[in-house]
Amino acid sequence: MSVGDRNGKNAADEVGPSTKGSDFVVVANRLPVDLVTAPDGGTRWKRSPGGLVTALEPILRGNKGAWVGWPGVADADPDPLIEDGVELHSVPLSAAEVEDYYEGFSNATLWPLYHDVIVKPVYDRKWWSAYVEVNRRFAESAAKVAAQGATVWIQDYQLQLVPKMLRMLRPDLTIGFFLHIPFPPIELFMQMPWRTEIIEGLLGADLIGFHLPGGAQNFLYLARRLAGQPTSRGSIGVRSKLGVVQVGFRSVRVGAFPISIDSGNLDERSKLKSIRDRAKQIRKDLGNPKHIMLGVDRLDYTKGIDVRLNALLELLEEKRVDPASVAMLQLATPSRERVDSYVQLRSQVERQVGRINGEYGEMAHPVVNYLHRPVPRDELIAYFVAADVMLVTPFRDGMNLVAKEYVACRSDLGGALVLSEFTGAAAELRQAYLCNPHDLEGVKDSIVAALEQDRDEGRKRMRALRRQVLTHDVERWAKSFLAALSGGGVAGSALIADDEAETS
Ligand SMILES: O=P(O)(O)OC[C@H]1O[C@H](O[C@H]2O[C@H](CO)[C@@H](O)[C@H](O)[C@H]2O)[C@H](O)[C@@H](O)[C@@H]1O
Ligand SMILES: Nc1ccn([C@@H]2O[C@H](COP(=O)(O)OP(=O)(O)O)[C@@H](O)[C@H]2O)c(=O)n1
Repeated sequence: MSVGDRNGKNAADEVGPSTKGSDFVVVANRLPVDLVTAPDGGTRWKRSPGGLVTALEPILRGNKGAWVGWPGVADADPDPLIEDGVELHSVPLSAAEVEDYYEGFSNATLWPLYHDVIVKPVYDRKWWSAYVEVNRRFAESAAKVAAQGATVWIQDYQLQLVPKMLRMLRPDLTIGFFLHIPFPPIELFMQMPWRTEIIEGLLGADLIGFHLPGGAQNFLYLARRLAGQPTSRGSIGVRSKLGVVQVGFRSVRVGAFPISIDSGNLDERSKLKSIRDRAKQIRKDLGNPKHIMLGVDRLDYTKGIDVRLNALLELLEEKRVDPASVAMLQLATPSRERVDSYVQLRSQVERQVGRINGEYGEMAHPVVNYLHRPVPRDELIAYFVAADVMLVTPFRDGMNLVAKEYVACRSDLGGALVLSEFTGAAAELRQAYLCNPHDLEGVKDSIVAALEQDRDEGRKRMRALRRQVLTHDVERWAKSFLAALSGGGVAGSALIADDEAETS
């Protein structure tokens, strides 16, 4: 999706959206582009942050469908517009809704609850009401945009009530839902005061997708226990064996579809001379250190940025790492900046960076180079190409596309990936230097192992990682989900009800 400097209203005037409706509709909290206000007061569109947009962008481009989402700022209601053949339909949110539905229920209740309660979720009844109301608005908008018998693919935790609401408005539609973040352990999900409403909301879909079989399995259990529906027995496979929940006459299928990236495209771009030259320049600008370490994240407490900085500090203190031989680059895209826990995290990370540089940096050569701003795509690829060690240390992450992007950019078979076991990506990237982010000594050992890896060992690992990432790209993810949604896939075995399940 191109993200030029075009003004939203002008772009909308170029071509009107189709009147008969779209056959393929994505519904996500955000549009793939955010409306931003330029210093001259005009507006322009800018690519939205995060992995969801990275993943869906190539699919929508290929399908010429429609995308329903929030334009990213309060009270903005731009006309529909067409970008790269994709119709973009805005769902406006008022300032109060941004506070209660997006910052509140989505990102201070659901986000921490689904990420292992790393910070304490807030259960606020006003936020829940806003969540219900905004989900209803998304459902109504999707119902208007979708053609008769269309396929509608709803994305993520912000919109878990939309499947049921949309089915009530438009029973003719085929409805898929995909959760991009982890689905939590049963004991944690049970904290949610509106747990039954959420499970029932999701059960409005024909297919519910998760990254990992574990999340799908948790959901099946809760569908039995909270919604009282019989479900299939037996394990769920990766793209291979679906579970079933029987909701009246409807069979709702449940499966695991690990998301990925446009790996071929990244592989190609990373080989461009301009990118290679830029990577060399980055190394030079950093003072030609022996090792460049890289972190690339939204500034989010789930990502474990603090863990890797703590690990680095201790390694420097223990003289296991020489400050003259390493440079760390930490990109931290601003995210959810008005939510308390994000405000606190920013202070904490910036304190840690200051401490490391204060104690171990030299004039004009800090140990940690920290950028709190988005970075252009090609610049990011050059960082991946330049980095000797990529640090991905989340406490919990649905997938983590950054880990896959790094691997896709290393056609030279150089570099090493330090990867938290608590990311979805770790289930596939087994040849990374896996670590437990709660075990600081373990993280330190993994970093040292990656820094000191033997060249041949590194090439062997990177070759295996690349085989996985290049053969399992985002197109495969989308195709496998959409094939299952349109009726493919292997169903689980006999259905069981809750009381049987407890004893089986
Ligand atoms: O829209 P924001 O509040 O700015 O947040 C950005 C996105 O973050 C999350 O991304 C997740 O999706 C990735 C792709 O599946 C996955 O790799 C990652 O582990 C998840 O954290 C969120 O799920 C999106 O809805 C947000 O748009
Ligand atoms: N400074 C940054 C950080 C991340 N990103 C991109 O944002 C996406 C992050 O996806 P992810 O799955 O790792 O994590 P979330 O931010 O979606 O939780 C990746 O495609 C990154 O390349 C970026 O473009 N610039």
